[in-house]
Amino acid sequence: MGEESKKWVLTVTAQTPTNIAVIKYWGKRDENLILPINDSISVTLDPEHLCTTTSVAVSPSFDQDRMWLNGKEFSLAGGRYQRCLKEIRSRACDYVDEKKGIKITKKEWENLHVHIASYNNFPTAAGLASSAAGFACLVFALAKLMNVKDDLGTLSSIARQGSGSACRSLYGGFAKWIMGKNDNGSDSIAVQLADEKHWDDLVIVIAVVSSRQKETSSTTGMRDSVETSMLIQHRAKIVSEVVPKRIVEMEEAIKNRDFPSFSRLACADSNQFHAVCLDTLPPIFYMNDTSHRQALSAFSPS
Ligand SMILES: Nc1ncnc2c1ncn2[C@@H]1O[C@H](COP(=O)(O)OP(=O)(O)OP(=O)(O)O)[C@@H](O)[C@H]1O
Ligand SMILES: C[C@@](O)(CCOP(=O)(O)OP(=O)(O)O)CC(=O)O
Repeated sequence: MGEESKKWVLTVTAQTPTNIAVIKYWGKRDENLILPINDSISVTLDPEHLCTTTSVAVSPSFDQDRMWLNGKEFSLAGGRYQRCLKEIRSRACDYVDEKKGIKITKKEWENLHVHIASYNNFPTAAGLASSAAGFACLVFALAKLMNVKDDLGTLSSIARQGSGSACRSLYGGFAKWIMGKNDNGSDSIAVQLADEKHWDDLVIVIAVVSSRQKETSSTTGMRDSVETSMLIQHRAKIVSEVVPKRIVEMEEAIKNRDFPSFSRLACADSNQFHAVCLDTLPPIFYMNDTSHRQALSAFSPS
């Protein structure tokens, strides 16, 4: 390849908000494909608040895939990043920019390397779903760069393989991650329940009570819960009807903008998630004294 042809760089930037689960995902039935043991529902925040901004660039002069997270080089060696890159590359389509004289065939994408720079405007790995915004943004930006034509459902199943909760962040408004039944994960995708305009007087307040990195990551925590908690079995089992029933009720509450039912279900589900964490060996404590006080005051307004 001549030096001239090595000079071009193509860049795409995307911004993706984080999402807060109101019916929680906690527990996997397949760790590699990231397949959950129950459906979940979330609200996606407005992009101007908690969000990730990711730029992805491709150039023939790049000799390896590299990533920078919040300004520091970050290894892409982990299986989750490799799976997302592989899935997107396998769906890349021919790209032509006549003006710049750039032509990339489907086959050529396989041998081109990418550079990724990502920033979270909120604490990373602190319990505010940075992995959700991060992987959703990465997958969306890579798909745009590589001219992937698949729909958002397919992109959600790729983002899911980066971090489960990420599949829901590809949609604004309210999203549901359908757990699916297939062993290969093909039916484990997210769908939009209602768009961001549907309930525009619903205000979400995020109070950051600690920016410290969590002591137990979600991945490790939910693995321990699946292995040791009896309560998680009760929560997720179809026969127990705890989560399956709440999913139906929550969809109804969102559809009808029924705040009393919405808040009752979200609080009950969050409390049960924290109860599962306590029921795990070793126990996991995601709430601190401040968050306990906040939770109590929500139930006793002065
Ligand atoms: N912008 C980003 N781009 C790509 N990956 C990211 C980004 N931000 C975070 N991550 C990945 O997500 C990991 C943090 O995920 P983790 O689930 O532990 O925390 P969290 O998502 O912030 O909290 P929680 O899942 O409890 O809401 C980081 O270590 C990194 O691997
Ligand atoms: C409590 C949660 O926020 C857990 C999120 O877990 P992750 O999606 O971060 O876990 P991995 O799939 O292992 O990456 C609940 C939720 O978002 O539904």
